[in-house]
Amino acid sequence: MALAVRMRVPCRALLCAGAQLRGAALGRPEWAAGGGDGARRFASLRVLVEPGAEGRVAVMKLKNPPVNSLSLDFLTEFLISLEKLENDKAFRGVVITSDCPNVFSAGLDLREMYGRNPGHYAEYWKAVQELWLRLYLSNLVLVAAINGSCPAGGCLMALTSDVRILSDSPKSVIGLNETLLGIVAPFWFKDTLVNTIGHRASERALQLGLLFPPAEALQVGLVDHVVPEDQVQSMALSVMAHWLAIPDHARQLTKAMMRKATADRLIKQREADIQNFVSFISRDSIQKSLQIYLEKLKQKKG
Ligand SMILES: CCCCC/C=C\C/C=C\CCC/C=C/C(=O)SCCNC(=O)CCNC(=O)[C@H](O)C(C)(C)COP(=O)(O)OP(=O)(O)OC[C@H]1O[C@@H](n2cnc3c(N)ncnc32)[C@H](O)[C@@H]1OP(=O)(O)O
Repeated sequence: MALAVRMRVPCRALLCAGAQLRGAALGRPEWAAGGGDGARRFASLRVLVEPGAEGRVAVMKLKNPPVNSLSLDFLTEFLISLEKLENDKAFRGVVITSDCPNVFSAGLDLREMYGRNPGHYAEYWKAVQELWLRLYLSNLVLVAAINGSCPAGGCLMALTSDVRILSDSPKSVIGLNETLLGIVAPFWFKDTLVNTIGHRASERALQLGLLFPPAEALQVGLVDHVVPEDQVQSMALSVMAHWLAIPDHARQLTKAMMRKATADRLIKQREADIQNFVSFISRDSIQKSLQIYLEKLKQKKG
């Protein structure tokens, strides 16, 4: 039954090609024997996968220090790990969290979008699209345990999950802040936000590039729970148990029904979306904005 409802994104070639091309360099994740309850774990360089509760849940820990920026290599590694979990019938749910202190993910890696050539921008954007499609259409129950700052692409990742738990900390801000960088969230980022918090709240959040602190994120519906920092993972596992009480086939069909139209909008125009990104990001004015933003990040330290 699970096979019958498994959603397929018609773009597996990218992941496979990416895996083949990059696998050796990245240290391909390998399954290894785990706990006696049939749970398994595997390790890759920057995505730690550990068994969670009852061996049916995996915990994916993002470990790309210092801030889990989504570089091309990191994205590829994440996608390989996710594919393994999707294909392993032992797992029904995944908690996604961060192994970097105070940061869930700093979003897309600005160094992949600044000072590179059009071919690189196209390759990078394809991987970003793939990440979104894979997560958004995942058959697994996905719970984001957001234990730190979660801007832009980090927020997009969290938004693809079925449930979001945010740590109650001043550092844990979340939102699509692209306009603050002088760039624009693409339509599928926007659609994902609208599907979560509604049109008017999204319009305001996107135009102002709002990064919501925990109480406001909860109020607007961007996250489902705010808990003390040390309870984020336990809360995620407890919420997961609730979702796993629902028969997979019914939940998966319902998820597909809710999300397919949004995903199809991108699937139908992936190539045009890539060209749009390449021409936008290559503009001198946009490159200048990114340069200024990167300098500000550096100055903040000094
Ligand atoms: C109608 C027309 C439509 C056209 C649309 C078409 C196409 C769309 C075009 C573009 C869409 C792009 C979408 C982009 C999405 C993104 O995700 S952009 C990234 C946004 N991210 C951020 O704004 C976060 C920036 N980072 C921070 O705010 C902080 O780093 C922090 C996450 C709060 C953590 O703070 P802290 O712990 O203090 O760490 P530092 O700031 O000191 O940072 C440590 C080092 O990490 C570097 N860094 C930080 N973020 C990034 C990043 N996103 N990418 C790469 N590098 C990053 C930072 O510079 C430090 O580096 P050094 O140690 O100084 O070398």
